[in-house]
Amino acid sequence: MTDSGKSVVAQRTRLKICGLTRRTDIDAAIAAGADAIGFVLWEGSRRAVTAEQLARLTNRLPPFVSRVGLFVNASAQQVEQCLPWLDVLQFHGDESPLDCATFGVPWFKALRMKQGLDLAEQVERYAQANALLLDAWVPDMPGGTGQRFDWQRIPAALAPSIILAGGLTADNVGAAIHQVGPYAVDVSGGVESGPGTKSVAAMQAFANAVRQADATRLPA
Ligand SMILES: O=C(O)c1ccccc1NCC(=O)[C@H](O)[C@H](O)COP(=O)(O)O
Repeated sequence: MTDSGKSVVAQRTRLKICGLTRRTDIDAAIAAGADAIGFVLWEGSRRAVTAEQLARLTNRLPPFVSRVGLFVNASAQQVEQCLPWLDVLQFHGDESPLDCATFGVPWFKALRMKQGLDLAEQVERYAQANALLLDAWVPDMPGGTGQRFDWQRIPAALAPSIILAGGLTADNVGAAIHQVGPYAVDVSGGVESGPGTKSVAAMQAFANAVRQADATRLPA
């Protein structure tokens, strides 16, 4: 129950599978139950795709799956050329709230949980975001690190609105869901057989672990 006495209905945990580069992997991610699929539009990533590849990869996808474009300090032109094939924008660089909001589509900001980060200040700064993604901090790696951060650093009041990322796997995502209770979980490296190459079995195992965690967390 909230302070206002309103009951808070725990929501099922949404799932984003990120860093997709092949149509076969996309189809498998959707079949596994991904609510969102992520494409890295930053050429410094081993999972990078171009706008032209994004157009081909997202051609005639089934409905009800959000297409997320990931950017790191991209120019407005670089983002705009991808908009026809995206539903949500994810920013991993030094983008200001105005930079993020300027495109008029839903967006979320990645906050890398460096020691000493003033999380409350960042939450206030990006208050207009549709969500915040909390990720590990690794020098010179804006995302996709395969590293966890201490989930206990996430304030309980913030947890139901965040997307939890960083080093998640089928083996630890259940504990993450039970400990944090995030709105969504986001995975890239933990479901790969190689850089940018997803494992169908690993995606299925990860999605099953999310459902299993919810089954033991949510009211029947
Ligand atoms: O995945 C990347 O290579 C990447 C590169 C630059 C910016 C963001 C990137 N990924 C963002 C994501 O949303 C990842 O899914 C997230 O960082 C978690 O990655 P992982 O720890 O490998 O699960």
